[in-house]
Amino acid sequence: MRAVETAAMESRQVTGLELMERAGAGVVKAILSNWPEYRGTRRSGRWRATILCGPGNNGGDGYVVARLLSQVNWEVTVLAYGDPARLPPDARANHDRWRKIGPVGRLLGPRLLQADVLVDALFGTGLTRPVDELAPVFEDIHAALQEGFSGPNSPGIDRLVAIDVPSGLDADSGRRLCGADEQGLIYDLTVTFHRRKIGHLLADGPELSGRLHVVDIGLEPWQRLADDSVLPAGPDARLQKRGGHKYDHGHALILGGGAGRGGAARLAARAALRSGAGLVTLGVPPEALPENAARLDAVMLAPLADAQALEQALRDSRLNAICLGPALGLERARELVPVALAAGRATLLDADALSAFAGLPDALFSHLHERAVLTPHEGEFARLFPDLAQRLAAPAERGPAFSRLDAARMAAARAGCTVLLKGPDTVIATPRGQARIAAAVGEDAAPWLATAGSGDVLAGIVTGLLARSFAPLDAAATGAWLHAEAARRFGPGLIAEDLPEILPQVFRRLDAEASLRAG
Ligand SMILES: NC(=O)C1=CN([C@@H]2O[C@H](COP(=O)(O)OP(=O)(O)OC[C@H]3O[C@@H](n4cnc5c(N)ncnc54)[C@H](O)[C@@H]3O)[C@@H](O)[C@H]2O)[C@@H](O)CC1
Ligand SMILES: [K+]
Repeated sequence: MRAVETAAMESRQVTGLELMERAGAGVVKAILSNWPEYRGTRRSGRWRATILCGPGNNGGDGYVVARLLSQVNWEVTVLAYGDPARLPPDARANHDRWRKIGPVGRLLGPRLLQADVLVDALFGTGLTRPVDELAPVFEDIHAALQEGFSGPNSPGIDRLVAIDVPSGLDADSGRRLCGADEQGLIYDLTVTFHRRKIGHLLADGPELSGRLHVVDIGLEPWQRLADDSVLPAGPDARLQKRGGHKYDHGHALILGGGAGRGGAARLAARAALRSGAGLVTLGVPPEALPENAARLDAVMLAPLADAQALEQALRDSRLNAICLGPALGLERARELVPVALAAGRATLLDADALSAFAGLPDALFSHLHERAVLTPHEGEFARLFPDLAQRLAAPAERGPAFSRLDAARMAAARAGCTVLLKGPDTVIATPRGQARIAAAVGEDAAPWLATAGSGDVLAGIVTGLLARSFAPLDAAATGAWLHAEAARRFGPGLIAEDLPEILPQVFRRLDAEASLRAG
């Protein structure tokens, strides 16, 4: 974002002051469109806003909001944190324009928070360290929100709006900076500019920010000059099938474990098939054949006793994607993973295939290659990358704080393959530092995904896409999106078995949207 702004300003086609004006206007528009009642007149008195303005350009946006709200007849109170004389130039200019309209009070010291809307313009992307001094302010905001605001003579606040990010949240990691004082506060609305920041999607960001509104401030022409290596995961046009033989869509091999514990691998296999792999074979120890034969139709079944049998099976070069992990068993995983990786095919490792190497990650890393994908949840991640997990768990003391994205990138570099770190804020990274965020948060939340077997289905979907020749990063990112989209489509009551069965609906909708676009 900063690189995009700099590129825009260096082009001299737009000034920082213009961007700030668009940002402030966007905030006002978002407030008025979110709560249409503010467009009409108040039953008693005028609508009232209190704007808390900080020492940088976030504060500058706040002064613009103050001016624009007062122009539509709001009663506006401005409270500043820091010395306005030391504001950066654009923010200073907007402070000075506001001063011709109204006074600027001091935020520290006695204050009465009394407003329909409180706008937090204290800190945005520039926050680098906690602001302990502001603790009592956030306590007051919390109390005032509990109170609500019922009219000119009552104290309290009705709604809390953040400009760009809730102050105290690190925009790069989504983590509250240690000692950040807004604990317990949840914003009603956060208005950000150009694109969502990483901090809106990861860790504490989604919950704290509340509803997120993105305002276009005209930076798109300069976007390509920015670091574009982090993209949101989403649908991919290649998900649609356009003819071809079943072998043109790949053959996935899912390896399962012993008798009586086959459910996870069967879920993965069905998900791989539903994701469009041409063929899927489940390879299980001979003693598990009867159980699986009774439960499978379109998924093929093969006896696969040991490393030798796997080596033999992989002589068939049409088997182009392998999935190991779901209910594989730790012993079997330790035996089969090196053989599978030695074949050099697209290979996904999940669950037991990761836990089998707890405490001896190098034994795994030495076999990994660029066509492999690891899909750990946080526990599995900690078993393979204990130091990175510790850094994630440590309190965030400074911004930019160590984020899930940093952790995934470092893990991918160390492992030499794509790493997908699961969670509501799934992140995916490659050894070269490319990254995707598949955040099922805020309006895209999929809370019913927190159910047994849902990770096995994800492993199957990604394996299916690998079989369809998606590159590891694309398979992981598109797979994570498909998985969450299926859950959103199904809604409440979802269990893992439902996920593969709802995929056809997701594909049908993508087809329909593509036809619409094609006219
Ligand atoms: N740069 C641009 O072109 C635009 C910036 N905009 C706004 O500008 C914001 C970023 O502005 P700034 O970079 O000035 O940063 P902020 O306004 O977020 O922070 C202000 C300054 O406070 C200092 N600071 C950091 N932590 C502190 C602490 N704990 N205690 C005291 N001071 C601390 C930093 O040095 C920083 O420069 C964005 O979030 C956005 O709201 C918008 O106006 C859109 C355009
Ligand atoms: K803010």
